[in-house]
Amino acid sequence: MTVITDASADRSSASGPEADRTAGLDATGARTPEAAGVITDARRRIDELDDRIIGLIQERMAVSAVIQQARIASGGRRVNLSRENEILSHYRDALGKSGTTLAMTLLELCRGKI
Ligand SMILES: C=C(O[C@@H]1C=C(C(=O)O)C=C[C@H]1O)C(=O)O
Repeated sequence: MTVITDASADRSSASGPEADRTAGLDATGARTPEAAGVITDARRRIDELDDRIIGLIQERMAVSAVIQQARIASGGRRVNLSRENEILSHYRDALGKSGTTLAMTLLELCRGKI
């Protein structure tokens, strides 16, 4: 493993890209070229995953809108809390407490604030 060393890494008052460069850091925060390569590749995969997640959220919003419009057109209400509780439980069971928070954000994106 190649370790990037530079005495200037100890200058704690320096900041910014030039300071990072002289400290042997790049945009990944890695201290070695090997680690920088691993991080850059993994970040590319994360960017692709995020694009897919965003696309799925947009698809979810469109499907949810179909349901809401059909219910409202039939004389019903936009929101159905028992269904939302099922969804919150599903996310909590899969992802834990933060899953509930995520599901609440998804529901808000899909049906607005209540
Ligand atoms: C989509 C529906 O309507 C609303 C939106 C929901 C959602 O986006 O998951 C869930 C419940 C409702 O408040 C539904 O009843 O299934």
